[in-house]
Amino acid sequence: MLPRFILASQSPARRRLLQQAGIEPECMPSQFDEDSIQSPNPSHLVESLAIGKATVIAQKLAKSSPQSAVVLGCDSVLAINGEIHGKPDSPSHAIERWQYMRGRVGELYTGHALIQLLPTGSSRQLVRCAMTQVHFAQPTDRQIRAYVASGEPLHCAGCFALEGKGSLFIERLQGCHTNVIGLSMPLLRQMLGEMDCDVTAFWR
Ligand SMILES: Nc1nc2c(ncn2[C@@H]2O[C@H](COP(=O)(O)OP(=O)(O)OP(=O)(O)O)[C@@H](O)[C@H]2O)c(=O)[nH]1
Repeated sequence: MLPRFILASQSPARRRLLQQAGIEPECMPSQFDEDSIQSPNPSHLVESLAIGKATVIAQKLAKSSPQSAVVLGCDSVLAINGEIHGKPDSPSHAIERWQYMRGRVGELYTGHALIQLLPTGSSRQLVRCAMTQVHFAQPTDRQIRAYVASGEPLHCAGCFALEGKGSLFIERLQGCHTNVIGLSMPLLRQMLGEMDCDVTAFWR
């Protein structure tokens, strides 16, 4: 019997990363109020938001019959020159963000929270953060306007989609690339291992 893998996220990018790695998650967006947690420390912020999202779903599941399942919550932000950014508020905000980011180096933080529900009704949890340095290219204002007009950056914490048109404007990364997209796959493997779960157990 395959253990259930619950993704407490609406992110299509996170779901795609799991599916491409052979894990078919049950997606249960948490609707967690991300404005309810503020912190000047990006790793603390994303870890707190990630566990907040996972806990909402784990508590819902715990009310039903005991089962074995893992619940994964994530949150990503971009920190650049001491400022923390989530998804852009508007196209004009995205243009401003890119005019500031170009030529600079940012840090993309993703918090990962895993809650393991056991058939005995007990649970255990792990929270980890991964950071990837992002070296931005120097697109022209016209290129920035065209990229924002494509709509792609509007749903992304870093204001770009690494695997999309945004790849044209990222010079290089230092660290895990899937972490930038929203979920560090090697960190997920390590966290499952710490919970005595072999990630291959989720392969159909
Ligand atoms: N496709 C893509 N999405 C990215 C990239 N970088 C960040 N994102 C997305 O930006 C979003 C960051 O916002 P979050 O608040 O962490 O997550 P969310 O989209 O609100 O979804 P929830 O997990 O339900 O809160 C996530 O959906 C990430 O997958 C990228 O390079 N590519």
